[in-house]
Amino acid sequence: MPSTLLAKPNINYLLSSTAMALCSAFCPRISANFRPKPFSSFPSKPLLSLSFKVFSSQATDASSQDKFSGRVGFLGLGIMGSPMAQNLIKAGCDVIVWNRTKSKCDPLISLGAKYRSSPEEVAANCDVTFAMLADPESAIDVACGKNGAVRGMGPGKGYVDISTVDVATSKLINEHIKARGALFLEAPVSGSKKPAEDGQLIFLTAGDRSLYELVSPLLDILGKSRFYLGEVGNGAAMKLVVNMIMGSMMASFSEGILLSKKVGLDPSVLVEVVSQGAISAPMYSLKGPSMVKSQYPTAFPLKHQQKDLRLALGLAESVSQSTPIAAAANELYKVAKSYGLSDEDFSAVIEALKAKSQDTA
Ligand SMILES: NC(=O)C1=CN([C@@H]2O[C@H](COP(=O)(O)OP(=O)(O)OC[C@H]3O[C@@H](n4cnc5c(N)ncnc54)[C@H](OP(=O)(O)O)[C@@H]3O)[C@@H](O)[C@H]2O)C=CC1
Ligand SMILES: O=CC(=O)O
Repeated sequence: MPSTLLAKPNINYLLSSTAMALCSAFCPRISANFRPKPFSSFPSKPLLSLSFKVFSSQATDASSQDKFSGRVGFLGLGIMGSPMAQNLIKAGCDVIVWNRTKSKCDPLISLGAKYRSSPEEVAANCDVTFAMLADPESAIDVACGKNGAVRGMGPGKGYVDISTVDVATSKLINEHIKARGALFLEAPVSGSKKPAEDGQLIFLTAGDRSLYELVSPLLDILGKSRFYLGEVGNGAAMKLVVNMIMGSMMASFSEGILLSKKVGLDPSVLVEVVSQGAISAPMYSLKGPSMVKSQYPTAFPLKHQQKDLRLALGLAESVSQSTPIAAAANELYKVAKSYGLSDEDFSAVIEALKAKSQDTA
């Protein structure tokens, strides 16, 4: 670990008094009325852990927590948003949810969340509102559209957009939030469904530093590390670069699996060999065995990976950076989408290559 990174021990205790102290740190103003919950209702993260949370050099511990009441809004309850909202509720936060498809709110309401019927109403009733939406269009619509969150914002409130969007979208939402006198933080995440469930996401934040510090205790419930990257747009750009690499890696891995099989090798052995060498990656070890069996249980939908490649190519274009590998990968994901694989996991991109081989056989 570079010396500029601070390692923060994740030390918790099973005693309810300490659990209460932890919750009061995360959700300050609700602590006055907070009664310790049974241990089983706290997050599934181990309470006494040998692991360390890593914070970037730019990070500071929350210094102005008492400015917010701890009422948290959550907009967008898809694959990622649902477990994230759930973890906030389980940590004792007072959460208000909204989702376009209302039925996805029901499990969270059962856990204690309140429901409001529009993003505007959520924002109006919360101090901090998180948004986890599919793409730039939905992020703009939910924030700036009719009954959008912006209309419920005002001085003393904060909006944290966790969706993966492009720089222009993030800046646009920032402008609308700022026009209401509120604070804005972009905070896209690296990490998929399981890290979201386990509170092990990596936050790539940028925007209002004071909001970053204020919501850091909440980010620490949801994630294992957080980076503060400066001005709005830097978080979006970092996320797109990371996902551009990821999309190309998956396309290349798919080619390797298929080539190994065609030359008579066992692709399962290839996955094992890769896992032991310098090119090993958790993604390959996690997805490889099911890809070999042509199974693609959705954690990160293929349509979102293609969206991220498209946006990353736009980012590269904006600075005249050549990205031929990512451009080729993007074409492959587009083919996969045309085969109806949009809602499968992005590892299903291998199916596009299988089909291409048949075309040329
Ligand atoms: N899944 C993953 O592994 C990761 C995803 N991400 C990013 O996080 C974001 C969310 O991903 P994920 O949860 O997987 O996606 P999902 O497709 O599961 O969820 C998308 C969410 O956006 C909502 N939505 C879509 N279109 C609209 C619209 N027009 N108006 C209002 N709401 C809308 C959906 O509502 P409804 O339920 O009504 O459809 C749903 O709540 C994306 O930007 C993705 O790229 C980032 C890291 C990992
Ligand atoms: O955006 C997807 C991820 O796994 O990170």
